[in-house]
Amino acid sequence: MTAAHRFCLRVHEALPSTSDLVARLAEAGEPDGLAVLARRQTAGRGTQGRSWEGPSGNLHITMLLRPAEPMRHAPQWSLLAAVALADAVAPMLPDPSILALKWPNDLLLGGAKAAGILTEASATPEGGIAWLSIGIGVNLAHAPEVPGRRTACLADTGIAPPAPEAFAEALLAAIDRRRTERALEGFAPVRAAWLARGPALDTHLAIRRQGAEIAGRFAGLAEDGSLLLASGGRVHAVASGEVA
Ligand SMILES: Nc1ncnc2c1ncn2[C@@H]1O[C@H](COP(=O)(O)OP(=O)(O)OP(=O)(O)O)[C@@H](O)[C@H]1O
Ligand SMILES: O=C(O)CCCC[C@@H]1SC[C@@H]2NC(=O)N[C@@H]21
Repeated sequence: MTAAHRFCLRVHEALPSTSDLVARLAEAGEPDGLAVLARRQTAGRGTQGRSWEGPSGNLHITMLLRPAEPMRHAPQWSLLAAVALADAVAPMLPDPSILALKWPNDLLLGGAKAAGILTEASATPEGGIAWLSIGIGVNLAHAPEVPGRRTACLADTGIAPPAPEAFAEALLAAIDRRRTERALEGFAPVRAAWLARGPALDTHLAIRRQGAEIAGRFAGLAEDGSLLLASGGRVHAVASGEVA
């Protein structure tokens, strides 16, 4: 059975980057609810200007959203996408306990990176969100080799990997459910679901941010989704950056 969602899915055989196409369409006025999937990406982009390998058999999808909210809420949407991704992946795994989330929005299987999320946004002159794009790459069939990094894919867990379009349907339905939940109950349920799959409290973490590194012990997520890091007798809220 196909789970229901309100996205309009467009499928391309190959694209340089689904996020590049969505950004162009967003600037041209495309409404909320578009999802672009490419079976193969030839110039996929990761966070921090990195590249993202996009072989056929993996999922490459970007959603366009236009929430009427201030720009400071954009990080909540990244965490919402990570939680929805975990909602979609966990039921497929023989052992869902190998799934973990790395702040802000990587998905790990057995500690190795299996999916990444690239959130991009454009602001209105008043500081609102004009558009928000959520690009998600999931290693379904293949775990590309990345020097110095451990990568994983769903097929590594012993399951027949889902076809990208079938997985996209489950993912879009999960995003829709989390979006509705947030509209009704606020950000708290997403925050709780992220914490349930995130690092254990007190884990030592180092966060890289604008070339500098802040280290401390994981103290949870703030109400807005910022990472809380305890060090030197104080708790610091880190709004952006990445875990080293
Ligand atoms: N399909 C893919 N699956 C997993 N990782 C990928 C994939 N394609 C590219 N990568 C690479 O994975 C790396 C990102 O992984 P991660 O965020 O865990 O690294 P990092 O620890 O932040 O990076 P760094 O190497 O700078 O320390 C990038 O180097 C990215 O290019
Ligand atoms: O660095 C990361 O962890 C984020 C990776 C995001 C990859 C996805 S694949 C679909 C979309 N299009 C892109 O060019 N990037 C994102």
